[in-house]
Amino acid sequence: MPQPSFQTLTQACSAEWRAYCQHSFVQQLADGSLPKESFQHYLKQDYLFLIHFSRAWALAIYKSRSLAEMRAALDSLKTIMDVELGLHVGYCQAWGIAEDALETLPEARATTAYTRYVLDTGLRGDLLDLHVALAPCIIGYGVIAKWVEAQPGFDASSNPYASWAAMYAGEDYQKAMNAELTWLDGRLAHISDQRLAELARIFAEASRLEADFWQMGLDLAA
Ligand SMILES: Cc1ncc(C[n+]2csc(CCO)c2C)c(N)n1
Repeated sequence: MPQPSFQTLTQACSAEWRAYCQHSFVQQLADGSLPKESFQHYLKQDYLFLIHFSRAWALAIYKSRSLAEMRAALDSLKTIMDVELGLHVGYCQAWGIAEDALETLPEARATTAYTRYVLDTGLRGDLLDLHVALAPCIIGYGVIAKWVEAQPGFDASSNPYASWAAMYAGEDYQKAMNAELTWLDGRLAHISDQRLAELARIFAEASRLEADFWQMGLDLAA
């Protein structure tokens, strides 16, 4: 058998991975038919998601076994808190969502489920468990944005969600995603079959919870 890699995880969980990456939210986003209210609901919950995502990177510092790993996790934490959260607030404003509405937002169940699953997986496991729980988020969005832009029904000049896809399909994000892929491939290369099975379960569960996050947007679910 070849060495396990990130691709081994997507192959082991191909149904969950595809259900997430090609969810009807994503398909409607690609052809521009996604209701604006669904996208706004998603954006609001994504603000809460990003806060817990920051906590997950803080946990990654704690779970690190070397200074180099601690510094890498700190860099990710600082990027999310100092850059991405601010950009998200600005993006929400452009979609008519005021900052004070974000601060008093009730957390939807799908947001709670996904973010706490990631944090619990990191708490009970090691740094690799935590990264695998975060992989559908970090790698999935890069894959999804490229998929969206490649759809025959996608028209960047008229699609209201084109800027969302451009952000994750752009060079900066694709570079960050590839760095995470390289990190994961390095860690996965030498693990046992039993460890691979454990990690595949985590990857499948996190992908399923990401798909539920899209569904929450479509359903405007609380
Ligand atoms: C539900 C949900 N899942 C994934 C992302 C994507 N994402 C969140 S933070 C970040 C940067 C990684 O360093 C990326 C790609 C999202 N926004 N919302």
